[in-house]
Amino acid sequence: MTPRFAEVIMPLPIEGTFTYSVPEELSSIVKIGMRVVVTFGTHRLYTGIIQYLHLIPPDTKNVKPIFSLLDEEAILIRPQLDFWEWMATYYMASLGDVYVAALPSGLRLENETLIRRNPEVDKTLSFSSRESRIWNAISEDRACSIQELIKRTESKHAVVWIKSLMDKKAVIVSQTITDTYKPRTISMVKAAFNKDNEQEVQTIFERLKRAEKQLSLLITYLDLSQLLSKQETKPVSKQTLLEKSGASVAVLNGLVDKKILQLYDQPVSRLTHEITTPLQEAASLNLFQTKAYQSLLDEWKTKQTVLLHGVTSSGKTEIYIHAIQKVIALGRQVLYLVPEIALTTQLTHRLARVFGSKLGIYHSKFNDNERIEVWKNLLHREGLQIILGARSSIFLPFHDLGLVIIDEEHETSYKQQDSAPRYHARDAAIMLAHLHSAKVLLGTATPSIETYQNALSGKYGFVELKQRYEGITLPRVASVDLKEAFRKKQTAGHFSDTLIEAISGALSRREQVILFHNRRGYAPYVECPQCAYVPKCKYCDVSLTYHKQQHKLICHYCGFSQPLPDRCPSCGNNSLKIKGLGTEKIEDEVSQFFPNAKISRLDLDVANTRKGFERIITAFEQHETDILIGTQMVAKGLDFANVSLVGVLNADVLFHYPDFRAHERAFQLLSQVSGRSGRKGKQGNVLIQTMDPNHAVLPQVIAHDYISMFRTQMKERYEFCYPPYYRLIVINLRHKDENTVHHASERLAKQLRKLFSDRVLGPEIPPIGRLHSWYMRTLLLKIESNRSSNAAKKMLKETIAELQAEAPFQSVQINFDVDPM
Ligand SMILES: Nc1ncnc2c1ncn2[C@@H]1O[C@H](COP(=O)(O)OP(=O)(O)OP(=O)(O)O)[C@@H](O)[C@H]1O
Ligand SMILES: [Zn+2]
Repeated sequence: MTPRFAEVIMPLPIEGTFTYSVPEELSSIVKIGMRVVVTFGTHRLYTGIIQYLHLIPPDTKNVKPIFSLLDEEAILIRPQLDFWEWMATYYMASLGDVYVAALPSGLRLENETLIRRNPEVDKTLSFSSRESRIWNAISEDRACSIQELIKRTESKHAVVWIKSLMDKKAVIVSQTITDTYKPRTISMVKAAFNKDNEQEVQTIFERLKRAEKQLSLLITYLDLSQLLSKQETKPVSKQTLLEKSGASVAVLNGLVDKKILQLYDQPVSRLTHEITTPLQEAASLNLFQTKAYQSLLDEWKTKQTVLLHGVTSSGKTEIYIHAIQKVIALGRQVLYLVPEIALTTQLTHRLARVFGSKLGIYHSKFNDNERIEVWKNLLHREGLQIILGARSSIFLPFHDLGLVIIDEEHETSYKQQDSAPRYHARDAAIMLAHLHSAKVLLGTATPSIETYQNALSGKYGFVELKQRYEGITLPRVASVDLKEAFRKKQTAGHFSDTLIEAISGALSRREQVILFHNRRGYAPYVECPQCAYVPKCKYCDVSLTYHKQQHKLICHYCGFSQPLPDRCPSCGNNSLKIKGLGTEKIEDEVSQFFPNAKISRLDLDVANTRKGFERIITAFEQHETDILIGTQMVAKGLDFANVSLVGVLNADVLFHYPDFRAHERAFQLLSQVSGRSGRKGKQGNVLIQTMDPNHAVLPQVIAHDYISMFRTQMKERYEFCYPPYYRLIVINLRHKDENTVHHASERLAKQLRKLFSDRVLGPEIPPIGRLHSWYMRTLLLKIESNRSSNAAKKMLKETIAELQAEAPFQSVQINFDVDPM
């Protein structure tokens, strides 16, 4: 079939795909999954993606043609496009939203499409004056972006004339992967003389007689390269040569100038993580692990998805490794998801030891080039078989997934919160596995309520592992009553004497300590002691957080920052008081109490780069630091051998979270952070400071009693109509004018109640009622789990379309959060 039309996905938050005609000259090469340049709206150019090709003319008369193809081959494959469609439908987002979330930005340079002169342009062509203006604006030797051309010609309609130049084949539109993607190279050294010509070699040595340093460098080179021996010549990098010879760059350049040595660039892959040691066998499993592994394989015979509920440090990772080996031996692929980038550091080492270059890493702290390299490798099946990554790796071009591992499946950071599609990577990955007929392994010590329920009901397979690997008892957990400690004056700063003593004890035995507090910055807010004024963000309804190092007040929602004012802006009082507690302040206090201890901090502020994480984690691993202070980043999955004490500074922050999951999350977080203690050698200790020692979750954490937490929670969820009994959909409305959003939300609630009656809650002003200068309202829709949510979603969309057909509400922005966390 010669396709005549293409359905194109645009990188825009608009429903559906758009039909373009396929020009004749492209019809034989165009393929599904290729990127194309198309115009949309008033002459803007975009990079679209072909979802499918067909012969059916659309209803509209003027179908626009595809301008050009950006790829010689598809960059997306069928399972991905199916996955996109599922995601858009389920999470009530547009295909364009999914497209934007899925592709590394290097592959979607909308409006940065590059134009260059065609070097083979027909010299006899004549241009109109407008075309000439564009032509002249394009640099002779360099491609330039459409934005640049619009600026240079000062013409908004530049695109039209670019198009006519394209028709005349005077310019080329390009944006292939290789255009934006630059391979990494290293500088290599080779001989510039003929090694087989003895005479020539002789002369060179003569010439260098008085250039001692150059001679010695040349000899080092000959040695490293084995050039004059009978063996095969080895490649020598510039860096190695300089290191081994101790010579300076100037000496090397001298030899290059004399045309004795020569430099050249060699492309190298960014994917090879340094594998210094030879590959090792996977660790053999102990008795309990072997049993668990066997039941895992058994469960997979009948179930797609299996929950592995194994206590902290039971060796779940080792079981994953065995499962991975089995799958890759069949030639299939594995996706290993972790909730937090911090976790990839340790895991990369553990996995690379066994899997070497079959392992690829993928997450948002990798730059675009590195991500594109992983993408291409998978697309062309160039050798990667296992991807370890954060949530965005579900979008990679897998050809044949055999297994998806979701580590710490309970983690809420699997949920994409900020922008559409608001997907849950665990749930989406289960769907992805389904499309590939792959098995799924959900691993955790503290399952989410939903997952545990699915395991109990038989929807998922279920495997338990109750012993720590070395048979060490789970840590002793105790709570410390802060209120009482303050009353009895048994505190220093934010530390109870009990915690301080425990820390000194651990340090004196040369053991390490983790201190956990779920708030970064120095102090959550500052307040005027005279008038109680609290500085707030200009754009959001939140108080600003004080960061001491930068001496600034920062909004954790939009990043707005301002210097700490000298006096109260409201009453003029000449000091503002710092209130509450953040990780930075804890670090301050700890270093006062333990001046000899080496302390480091792991939170978003210090660890916002890949190297940042690695440095801090490795230093702690190697016991270069004694005390690690951190937010929830330290709570999950990290494996340190020498930690004997975990201190929780203030558990109340977790208890008073305004959310139906607060209790579940507090249990998970406290159990997880406790699990970092006493993993090797002997039983560890955990101290949890709280103002509320009678909180119901504490006895459950202390007794490591997951089941009782699960039971109390299920009862509450049932009573108050929450998941897993009900599915939730949050409808967010926002507008720059508060009145408009208020009326729109009231109106929508009324319409929806006609359809869903009391399953609709709200409208409400969310806890942060204004964000980035937008006023917000939310509605909540609860649907019984045993009912079709598809039908409900459809009705919901129709109702909203009706609302937005009314003039005053057209500009209200509405989005959805399906299964909010
Ligand atoms: N079979 C084994 N052979 C050798 N070492 C093992 C084995 N099983 C576990 N270990 C070691 O025990 C420690 C804990 O194992 P692992 O990190 O896999 O536990 P986990 O269950 O994933 O813990 P968490 O839930 O806390 O992340 C690790 O240092 C691991 O190397
Ligand atoms: Zn803000």
